[in-house]
Amino acid sequence: MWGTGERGHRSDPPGAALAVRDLPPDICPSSILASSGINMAKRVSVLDSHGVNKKPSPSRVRVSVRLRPFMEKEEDQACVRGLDAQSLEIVNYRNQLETMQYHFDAFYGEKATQREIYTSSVCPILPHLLVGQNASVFAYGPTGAGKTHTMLGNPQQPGIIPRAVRDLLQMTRGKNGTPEEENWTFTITMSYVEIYQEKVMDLLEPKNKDLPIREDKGHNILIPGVTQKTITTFSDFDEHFIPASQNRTVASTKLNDRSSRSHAVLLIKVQKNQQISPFRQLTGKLYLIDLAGSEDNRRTGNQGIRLKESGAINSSLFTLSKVVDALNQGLPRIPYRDSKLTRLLQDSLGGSAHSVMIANIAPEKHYYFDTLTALNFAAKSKQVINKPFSLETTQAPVQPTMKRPRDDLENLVPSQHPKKVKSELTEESPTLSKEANRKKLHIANLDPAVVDRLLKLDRILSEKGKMETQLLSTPKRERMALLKKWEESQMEIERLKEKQKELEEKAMAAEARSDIELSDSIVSEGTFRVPLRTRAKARKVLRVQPLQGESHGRLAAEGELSGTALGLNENSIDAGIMMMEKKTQKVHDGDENKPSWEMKMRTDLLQNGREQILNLLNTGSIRELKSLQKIGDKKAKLIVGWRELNGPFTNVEDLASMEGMSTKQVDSFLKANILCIVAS
Ligand SMILES: Nc1ncnc2c1ncn2[C@@H]1O[C@H](COP(=O)(O)OP(=O)(O)OP(=O)(O)O)[C@@H](O)[C@H]1O
Repeated sequence: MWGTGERGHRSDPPGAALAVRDLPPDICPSSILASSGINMAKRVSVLDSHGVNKKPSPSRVRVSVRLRPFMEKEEDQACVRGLDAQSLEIVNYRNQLETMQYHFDAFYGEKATQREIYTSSVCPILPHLLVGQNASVFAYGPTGAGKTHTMLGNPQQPGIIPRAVRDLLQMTRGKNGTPEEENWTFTITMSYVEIYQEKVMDLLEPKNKDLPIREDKGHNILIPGVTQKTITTFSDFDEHFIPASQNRTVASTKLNDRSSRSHAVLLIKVQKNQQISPFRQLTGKLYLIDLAGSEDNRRTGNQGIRLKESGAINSSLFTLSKVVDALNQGLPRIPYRDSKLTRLLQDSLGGSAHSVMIANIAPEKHYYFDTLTALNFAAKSKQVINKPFSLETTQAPVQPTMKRPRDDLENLVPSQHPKKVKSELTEESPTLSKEANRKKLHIANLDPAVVDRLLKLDRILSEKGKMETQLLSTPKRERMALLKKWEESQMEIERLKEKQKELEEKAMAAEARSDIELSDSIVSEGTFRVPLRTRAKARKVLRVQPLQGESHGRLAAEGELSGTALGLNENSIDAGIMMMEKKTQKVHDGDENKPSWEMKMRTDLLQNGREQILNLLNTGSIRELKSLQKIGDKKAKLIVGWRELNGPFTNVEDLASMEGMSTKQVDSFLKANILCIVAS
């Protein structure tokens, strides 16, 4: 056994205050550290310790080991010591003349500072979040070895969590100003859960107990119903995180005064939205995980509830080790689902994340076997290969969308499924003119607003019974015919625009004339009353709305496709204007919050539709829910999960409190379904 370096000290309870604001910013290296190293322990003679093989491997779990300072008096009884910045050795308990050497991506000795660990092991993975990739950092090790200290720290020595959050906030703030990020905005949200006795508890909202863990089609792991808080400053984070940390289950054991009795998982989501077409959206998730410590209950003296907790902790850590083994052996079945912890870590281990594991170990002799187990586990984890990818979707633009039933506009957007869109939309048609083919070839690059219009047209045609099939899933000939019609309607829109311009000019001329008359009347009557009233009247005629948007969509939806067929002339445009004015009037009567499409509907139809939808939401099976517009397998499952957790929906708008459903999406869901009910 060896002597130690400096003596450690017990510090303030973690989470008391994070005080990271006052620190100088950390310097994040620009790229991930060079990869290296063999994975398993190498048995060497104490007299003959050599270097180790180096083999580069791009996306594996990066493993660092941190040795905490001595906390107890037996300073001369250390069983482990560092060799260099990446290696350490531990006494071989079978033969005191031998040591076992381990090599990792980084080794931090007793004197290593929180800052050092953060800047070299964690900072390099943060930039991946800004390009829609996932990352995770987890602290592993026996109880009392310093996991919470590493992840959370204390006000004097803040750990990885406060430093990473502060830097992410700073990185996204800085980015908005740079020319290449000019048209992007960033949103950062946080969720914080603990896994206590195989139950996922929401630390931000303790009444959310035993939340489900789900996987979406893209293999992203989600916790439906978990609280998400948007944070824009570090104070926002503090405000949510500190009380939530106090909700975490800790208890005093023989080995640690404040032992974590659960795995704590902080999720920071970085969402990057493009403000201009094609409205790309990138989402990167950062998991910061403080695992509960493995416990040898002969030493902890745990009994009763502590023993039960310890059983759950050890069993989930055992599953974690089975998962790592299965990944390393390339087994077809990886037992992620055998524990909540591994299920949650699924996209961090062997999944899509850039992962960093910090194995915390203690130097004291009586930790020997715990240390050995932790080192062997850490060495195994180093062989796990992750496959990082960017999660990118495209948002529909601000206009309300009318999607084709059972289809998702996202699936039509080139950036997400370029191959699919290409094969669907770019075939040459011998039956169309070169010009039409040229236009058609460009559909893959169309603005989502145009795709939206195509879908509207699609719906109008199918509603009118002019065709059986629909635009974006039809055989080639029908598609060509539809595209031709679409082009014709585009030309008609152009003609109508011209007409509109003419009308505006006429109206302006009329207003100019009336202005002259008005000034005459001011002079003659000596009062402003009459002229003001007259002016208001003249303005009314001037409120001509762009035909391409609201009025055209509405008039077309009322049954006519082309401009000629619409029979639009000056009078009908005037009639349209009058109708719009009526509508404006209605808005002023107190319906400001209603979306415009609702105001166009009869109240009884609307009410009836809402009731039907609500009923299905509250009683429908997954299959029945999937019959709703815009509800696929994933959303149907989320709805069932939400129901189980929160009871029945009180109104359709409650859907917005589900993971992945914005108010805008709920509105569009409601609209699609009500229109469908009305049409049926
Ligand atoms: N590097 C360090 N420097 C100074 N003190 C440390 C260090 N690492 C840990 N400690 C102290 O050791 C004690 C135990 O650490 P900590 O609570 O972080 O362990 P843990 O691994 O999280 O334990 P558990 O699994 O039981 O929760 C704490 O008082 C902590 O402040």
